[in-house]
Amino acid sequence: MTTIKQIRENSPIILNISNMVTPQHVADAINFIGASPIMFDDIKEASDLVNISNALVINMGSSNDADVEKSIAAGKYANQKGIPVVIDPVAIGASKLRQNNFAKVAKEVKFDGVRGNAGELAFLADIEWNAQGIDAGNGDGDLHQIAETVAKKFDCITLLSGVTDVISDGSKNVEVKNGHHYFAVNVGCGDMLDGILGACLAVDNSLDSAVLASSILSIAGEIAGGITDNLPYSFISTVFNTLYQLTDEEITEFQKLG
Ligand SMILES: Nc1ncnc2c1ncn2[C@@H]1O[C@H](COP(=O)(O)OP(=O)(O)O)[C@@H](O)[C@H]1O
Ligand SMILES: Cc1ncsc1CCOP(=O)(O)O
Ligand SMILES: [Mg+2]
Repeated sequence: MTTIKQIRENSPIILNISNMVTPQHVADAINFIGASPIMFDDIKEASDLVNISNALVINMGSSNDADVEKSIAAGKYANQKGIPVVIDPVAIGASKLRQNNFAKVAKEVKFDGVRGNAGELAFLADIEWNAQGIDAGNGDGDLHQIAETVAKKFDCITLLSGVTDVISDGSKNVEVKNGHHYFAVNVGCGDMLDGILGACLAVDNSLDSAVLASSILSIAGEIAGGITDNLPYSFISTVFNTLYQLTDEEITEFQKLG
């Protein structure tokens, strides 16, 4: 069983190809749980940076041609080195460009983890859903079927986030029922989860580690929600403080699996 203590002991380096909106949130989330984030812009660095890293996280939230090239270069080095690659197909249903960019990366790079909300993963699963830009939107598709289909399609672990997170390796599904409604109000929480997933898979590339990633953020939110003034901006700063202090004992105490 992977633990947050292992993350702090190993302090894995998580290499990120970020979107233009949330890199600070992502770097903080990774650092506050005890891993070590690094972001980069220039493709010429890809090989050196993969060489020092323990996982690669690709967020496609504002992806352009240069990002796609960078993602393919870093992703191929990561595959060769054998470190986990996590991808987030942010708002993939919203434009043809996002769909083409994702397809270009998926053609060249093997993913270990795909992390997205129900709208994004339903698109990849080819299941009907009304996504709402970067947000999950509404649909009546079966979340287990969506997570499972994407896991099988890319032969990877999927982490479908929402009120309940569903984690799947294509044959086994686990639900994490923790969380807080203010996650949905703050922009960047899904991206933070991408980084946390990278850190957990870096320690151990397994379904259990993805369940830990989901639990870490959802439980930090549940604890934070209990100790703030019940306003969304203070909630998110308390989430960061809680991530810094979160223990495996608290995870065991709060975790609601299904
Ligand atoms: N309404 C909600 N209630 C509880 N937890 C939520 C809710 N919405 C999102 N979360 C949590 O917020 C985090 C980010 O997920 P999500 O908002 O689905 O990602 P994204 O920002 O990519 O849409 C996850 O840990 C998820 O469990
Ligand atoms: C607003 C926005 N636009 C492009 S990426 C992005 C951030 C998405 O972050 P998250 O999906 O984690 O809320
Ligand atoms: Mg998102």
